[in-house]
Amino acid sequence: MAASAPAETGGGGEPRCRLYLVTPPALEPAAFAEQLARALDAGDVAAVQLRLKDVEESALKRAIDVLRPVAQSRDVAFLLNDRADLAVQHGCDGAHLGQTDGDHAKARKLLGPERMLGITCHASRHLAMEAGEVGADYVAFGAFFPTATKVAEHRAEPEILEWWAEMFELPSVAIGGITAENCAPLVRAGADFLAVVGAVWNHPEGPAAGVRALNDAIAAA
Ligand SMILES: Cc1ncc(COP(=O)(O)OP(=O)(O)O)c(N)n1
Ligand SMILES: Cc1ncsc1CCOP(=O)(O)O
Ligand SMILES: [Mg+2]
Repeated sequence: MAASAPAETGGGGEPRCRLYLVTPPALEPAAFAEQLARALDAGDVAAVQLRLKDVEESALKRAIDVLRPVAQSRDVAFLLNDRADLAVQHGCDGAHLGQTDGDHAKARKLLGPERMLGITCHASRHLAMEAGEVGADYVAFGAFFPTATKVAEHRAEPEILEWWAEMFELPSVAIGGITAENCAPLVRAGADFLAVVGAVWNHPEGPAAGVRALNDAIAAA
């Protein structure tokens, strides 16, 4: 996922783990665009996922059109949750699909080689290997911790990140209840990206402070 150079890197000059922001469950695009800009300007963020469930398609399209340039103008990848078709039609850098979000192979074709496909794999090695076979650009595991953002039916342990990193080159994303305080074991286990909602958007000192806290925690892990 493209983005500006992070402050801290692993031994080889490559960042060993980066932040992946997922939007809050409800937002007003114009007001949120300002919050998003402040968050992205606060530190290193590799990607933003627009995740709006249960909104009219017209509202979703408007949110894409308002928020996509905020991310892309900062060289941050902009992905759309659940909808590969709209991701293509509206110039997103990719789509994130769950296990019940349609045919992954069809989505891969639709997205083409230039756009990213991320796939939810819960806590399943089998689903992750299937995602790899279908051509996913990353596999997402979770939830690692209790989360107030989504009713998460699966619980993952850091060992799955370790196993994945040992076996495969394909990047992994960790998600679910991740905060600056609890993220270290996931970073050490080899997660390539930490996807967060609450830890940034509900940070008591605001989203910019949330990004800085996570950047610092990743660097210190
Ligand atoms: C990075 C990332 N990982 C997992 C999810 C969850 O996707 P899904 O299982 O389809 O659930 P919804 O987010 O659609 O409710 C995600 N969105 N992003
Ligand atoms: C979308 C999603 N998928 C699994 S947990 C989750 C929510 C993550 O949000 P938070 O970082 O607030 O726990
Ligand atoms: Mg989904």
